[in-house]
Amino acid sequence: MSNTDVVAEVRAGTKRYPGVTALSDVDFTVRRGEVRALLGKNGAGKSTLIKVLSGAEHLDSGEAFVRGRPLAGLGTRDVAGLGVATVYQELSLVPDMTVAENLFLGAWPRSRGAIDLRRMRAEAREAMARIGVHLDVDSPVDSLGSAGQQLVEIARAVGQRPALLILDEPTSSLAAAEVRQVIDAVRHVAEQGVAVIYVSHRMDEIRQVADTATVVRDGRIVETLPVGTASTQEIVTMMLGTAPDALAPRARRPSAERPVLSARGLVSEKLHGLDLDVRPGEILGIAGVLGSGRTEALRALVGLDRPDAGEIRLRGEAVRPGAFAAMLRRGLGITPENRRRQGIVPLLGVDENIVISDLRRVSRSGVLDRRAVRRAAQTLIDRLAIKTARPGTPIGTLSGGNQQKAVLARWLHAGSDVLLLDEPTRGVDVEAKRQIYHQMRELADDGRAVVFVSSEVEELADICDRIVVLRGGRAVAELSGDEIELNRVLALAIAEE
Ligand SMILES: Nc1ncnc2c1ncn2[C@@H]1O[C@H](COP(=O)(O)OP(=O)(O)OP(=O)(O)O)[C@@H](O)[C@H]1O
Repeated sequence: MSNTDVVAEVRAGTKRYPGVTALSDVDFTVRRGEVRALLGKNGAGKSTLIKVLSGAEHLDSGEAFVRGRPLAGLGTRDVAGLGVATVYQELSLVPDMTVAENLFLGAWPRSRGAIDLRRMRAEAREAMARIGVHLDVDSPVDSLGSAGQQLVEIARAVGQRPALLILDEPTSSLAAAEVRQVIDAVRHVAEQGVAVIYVSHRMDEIRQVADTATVVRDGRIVETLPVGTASTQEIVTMMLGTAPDALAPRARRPSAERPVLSARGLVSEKLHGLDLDVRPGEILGIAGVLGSGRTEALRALVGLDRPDAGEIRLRGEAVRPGAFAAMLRRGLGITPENRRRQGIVPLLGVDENIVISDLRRVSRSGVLDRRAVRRAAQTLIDRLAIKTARPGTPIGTLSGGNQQKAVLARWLHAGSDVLLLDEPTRGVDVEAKRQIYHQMRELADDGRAVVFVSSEVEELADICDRIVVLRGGRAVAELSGDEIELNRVLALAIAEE
């Protein structure tokens, strides 16, 4: 391949943040039509590399180029002008605007000065079709769920006709069928000669979508190789620097305890008569395809949403629907699906984000005890191996996976005895995933109830004691112990009504 095929390049790139070297003497090249996977643990430097190539960060030393132009001194707009389109992990759509409005945000098609709605909708349908997806372009994106929203983000980026398309974990919240759509779209885009950089923690998906993979560890490039030439085990070992630990704990028998939390006949826009029992001492998995009501079930259970009908009982007592704060006081903890929007306070320290769930534990006579805060936080930082320069580092500067672990640490600090985890391993690397699974198991062994919502059926099948499958806003099947089998759960989740 000739050098004219090189779309983006970093030469001897180094980038430091206070206390960490995020990129260290990195050489990186990506060419036309190539889909390059970027692999590495949480905090390895993947996002930093992406930010450098999109103009959001600048190297301390070394050089970065896009289509031969040095990026020094250029901002994100200039770099976008050179043909780089980036879809970040955290979505950037305007929730109550429609798909069409979001696709052309700020650049709506106009006729004689006025926004031309007809043209906008027609162009929106065309843009979605370009990535092979059919969505109602008049729906507010808020109503789409994370998969639909992710596809809108991708369509918007592809609509800029980029030379380099950067996707930061585009599928981390999607179920298998939707992942397929994204993969097909990306392959299609690459065939038009676009270079793609694709960050993901899912190895099976990398194998389907990528031609080559670059493994990053501690800010350095370990290796770049064709994906077909190494086994998953070999790649994971490169990522970790050592062979991975033993597998996650296996499923056990279901708990025979009386339910600590139960729902009967919940009805809302997405729930159609949901019954559910959560028992102490078990990990209960909630499986279901996109739109099955997974997230809505969880939100209703903890009181974040108020269902139109139905009953929720906590330790046998009926609770007022929608009373989120009261539920938290009574021992519930939740890690939300969208941690940016609902989970963290970006400017506060990691320590403060952790202890915020129960300040009494770290106060004396009603006054916050700084040393107790540090101590309590440090214990959990160590236990979950959260990678942060200091306990007081603003949590917003941590890598995505480490933020996720800190949200879990918060509920461990609060001593919550019913934990509802919505996609807790989203964006989390293999090692951190295992740590989270082990924590969940410890919590269950400790007599607490853990509810685990995930779009990755594999992980549910691996670690849950019981799995409830949702379809169309109802629990349609329940499996426990030996009945839990990957293919069975998948089949139940996708069965036709
Ligand atoms: N703005 C910032 N200020 C301080 N430190 C930062 C900042 N951004 C990133 N870092 C640090 O740089 C290192 C690399 O982070 P980066 O976000 O590139 O990791 P990553 O590989 O993308 O991880 P993940 O898979 O968790 O998203 C981490 O130690 C992170 O805490």
